[in-house]
Amino acid sequence: MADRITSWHANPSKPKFTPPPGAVDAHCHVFGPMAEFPFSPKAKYLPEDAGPDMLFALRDHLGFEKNVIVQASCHGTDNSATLHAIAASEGKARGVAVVDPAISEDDLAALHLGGIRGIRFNFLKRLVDDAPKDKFLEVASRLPKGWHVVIYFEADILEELRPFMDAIPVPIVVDHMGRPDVTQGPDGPDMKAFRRFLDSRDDIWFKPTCPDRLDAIKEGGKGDPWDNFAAAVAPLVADYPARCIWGTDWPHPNMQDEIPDDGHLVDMIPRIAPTAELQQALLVDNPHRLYWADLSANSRVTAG
Ligand SMILES: O=C(O)/C=C(\CC(=O)C(=O)O)C(=O)O
Repeated sequence: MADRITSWHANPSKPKFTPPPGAVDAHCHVFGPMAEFPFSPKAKYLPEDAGPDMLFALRDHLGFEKNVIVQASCHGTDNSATLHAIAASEGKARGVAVVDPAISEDDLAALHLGGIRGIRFNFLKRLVDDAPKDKFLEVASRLPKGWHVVIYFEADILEELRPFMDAIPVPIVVDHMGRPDVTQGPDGPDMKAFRRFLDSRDDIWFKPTCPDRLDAIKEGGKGDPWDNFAAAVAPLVADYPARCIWGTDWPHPNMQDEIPDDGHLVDMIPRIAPTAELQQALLVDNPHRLYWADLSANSRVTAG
């Protein structure tokens, strides 16, 4: 395995935008620390340590109150580092796990107790060796009450994944909107296909996140301040305000060649969610519905 990589900004700026009280950074990760939580032998990248202390310091610096920690592929299906970070957060973090689809009911219940509220299916070939759809559907059918599935895919396989995603029996949250080509603009084929998908069910959510990835110079985009991203994504947030959640994506796995300034990422929020109502939905109400719902109530998690 190659040298360990650093993909995050050493000194992120203070954002100009102030998130509302209760704001959640609903897409971020932890790496290790490796001495305590070794990376998977199948990991496709080997990062430097980016543990909970660093994540919570960034949370405070950016003006957020809570985190949703998504298990990164470099930790495989061993969720110990994510669970450790959630436990260290004193109730201010919940998580999304990656599991072996053969996981037992008892182990799923233990993840629930540890603050996990969903599982992630990753379809990016550069990150995982295989993504068995039949096994994913089987485990999705026996998740604890109130859980959802997070799916990470690229726009070119959206149609191919439709029969699989249509069969998922719980709410779906799509990472980074399924990585549309934002240089096509708000009415380009990728955004149109994604809107058709959103319109097919009322319980599909999305993350209007990662301008740094989707509008990267190395991908043919404009780079910071990511104007293509703002233009393509703002109409989507305006049209589906009850179905989106936002996150930094810190520590930005694999972005070492174009490391984003987290303060600038936060300053994208008012460009894609320009009103106080949209910001409240995106940053507070929506992530709380998904991750801090009262599951004792007789409720199913649906987008409004
Ligand atoms: O975390 C992200 O949002 C994106 C990633 C990394 C990742 O998903 C993982 O390692 O599991 C990527 O595109 O390299």
